Amino acid sequence: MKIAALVSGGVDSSVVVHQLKEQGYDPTIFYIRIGMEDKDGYIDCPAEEDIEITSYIAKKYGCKFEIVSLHEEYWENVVSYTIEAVKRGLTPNPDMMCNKMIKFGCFEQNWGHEFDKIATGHYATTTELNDKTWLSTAADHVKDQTYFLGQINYMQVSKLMFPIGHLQKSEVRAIAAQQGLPSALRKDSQGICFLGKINYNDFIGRYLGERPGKIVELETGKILGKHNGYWYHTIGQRKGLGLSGGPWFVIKKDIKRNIIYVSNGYDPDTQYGKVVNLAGFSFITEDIWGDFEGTRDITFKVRHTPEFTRGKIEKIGDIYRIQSEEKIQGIAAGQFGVVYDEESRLCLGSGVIADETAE
Ligand SMILES: Nc1ncnc2c1ncn2[C@@H]1O[C@H](COP(=O)(O)OP(=O)(O)OP(=O)(O)O)[C@@H](O)[C@H]1O
Repeated sequence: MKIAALVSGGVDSSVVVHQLKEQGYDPTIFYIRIGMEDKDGYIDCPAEEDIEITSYIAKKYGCKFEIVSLHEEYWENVVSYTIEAVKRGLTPNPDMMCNKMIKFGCFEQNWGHEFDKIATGHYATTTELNDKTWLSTAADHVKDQTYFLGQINYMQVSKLMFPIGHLQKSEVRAIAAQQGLPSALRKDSQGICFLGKINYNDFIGRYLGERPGKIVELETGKILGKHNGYWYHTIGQRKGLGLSGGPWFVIKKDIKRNIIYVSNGYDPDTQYGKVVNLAGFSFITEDIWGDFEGTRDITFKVRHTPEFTRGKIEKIGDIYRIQSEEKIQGIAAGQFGVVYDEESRLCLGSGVIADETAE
């Protein structure tokens, strides 16, 4: 079997190579350049150290190694999506878009199609059920990364391999240490790769500039201060509002009037909700419900968290509506809602949290 292993130089994907070799495979290693260092030299993804480590891993295990570039594709698919979403007042998820469009999209079209499988260091597993492949959760429920994979399609999931998905993170680190891999002690990456070392606000500022507006207390309508543009603020955000007498939380944004609404207190009720409307829902493997009346029991996530929340899902026209059992904090339009079966074992699919304020 021909396997392409996507290796970033981090501990997880380094151990992927070890695991594959142990299983008797001879993967070709690919490092993808996806930072933005060629755009005016502004956004700098720290690629060189990663490449050095990946190259060391390739040598150690005697694997073919290719460095490929998807800079432009990354810009067109992920960065522009991020800027567009933020401009519309939404909360984007660049990492999910990167998996769907870059790692398993453009990579497949350019190089992956020559291989039988693509292996990554994601904490996830696949399950064969009813002659089909299903994305399923990792043995390490805290590290589980299926949330970030919730947008992939059937073609993609049936080609993927997650050689460390059945291990705990501590076991992965132990293997790396035992094998003397240089990545053993590296810190986990923090996502949003293209930002590299630059500050998120600088990045947004560069593309969207400033548009000063009011910060208003939701409950009283009192003007509390000024912000530099609604795109600098996200629902659920607590830090960086520059208001005294806090904590303050961003609860709502009025894009048309450029107003940020905030609530005060350590745990204001206004930051919670129980209903999540998902638009453009797509199933990864298959639509297991079809058109249905009433509700189905599920678990779900509205962001990458260790916990799965229980809820019921119903279909209302094109919208899938989740009624959560527990109140959930910071339901932000634009983020993805990822839906799992009742046991939080199979990842079924995802949709975008709808903007309730849009007309
Ligand atoms: N630049 C890259 N080139 C090739 N593959 C990559 C790259 N970045 C990430 N990947 C792949 O995607 C997986 C998940 O990426 P993520 O950014 O979540 O890294 P991570 O969880 O810190 O894993 P790692 O420790 O391998 O970096 C990685 O394990 C690797 O297989």
